[in-house]
Amino acid sequence: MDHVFIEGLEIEAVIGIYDWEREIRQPLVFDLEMEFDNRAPAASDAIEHTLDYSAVCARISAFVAASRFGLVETLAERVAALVIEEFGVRRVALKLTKPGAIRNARGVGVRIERERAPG
Ligand SMILES: Nc1nc2c(c(=O)[nH]1)N=C([C@H](O)[C@@H](O)CO)CN2
Repeated sequence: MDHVFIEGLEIEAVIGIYDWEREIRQPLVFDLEMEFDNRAPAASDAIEHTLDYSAVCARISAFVAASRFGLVETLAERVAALVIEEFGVRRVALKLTKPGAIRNARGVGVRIERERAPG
């Protein structure tokens, strides 16, 4: 199956479980692989037949920038659901990195894969 991907989408948000983290915005980095049949847009050369990665980036950026979750797990789950529900994606793999959260680690975070419910 084909994919449309987004690598290294950086967005700042309020995220974290500690009191001091509720007072600041921290950088987050998103990597997504979205299952999508690219044959129709390849045949028509028309943007309206694509899974438009610029539209997906804009929507994720708006959602994440306005969010205030504690755990990266919660945010990752919500972003995956948004991609599936709003963009009609059947399956998405999403990696959410919180860079610099842990001294001596380049990044920490979660990687999830979610599918649209059948039916
Ligand atoms: N599995 C997780 N572990 C931790 C999280 C998290 O969101 N998921 N968050 C924190 C703190 O907010 C941390 O990022 C502050 O440095 C700790 N562990």
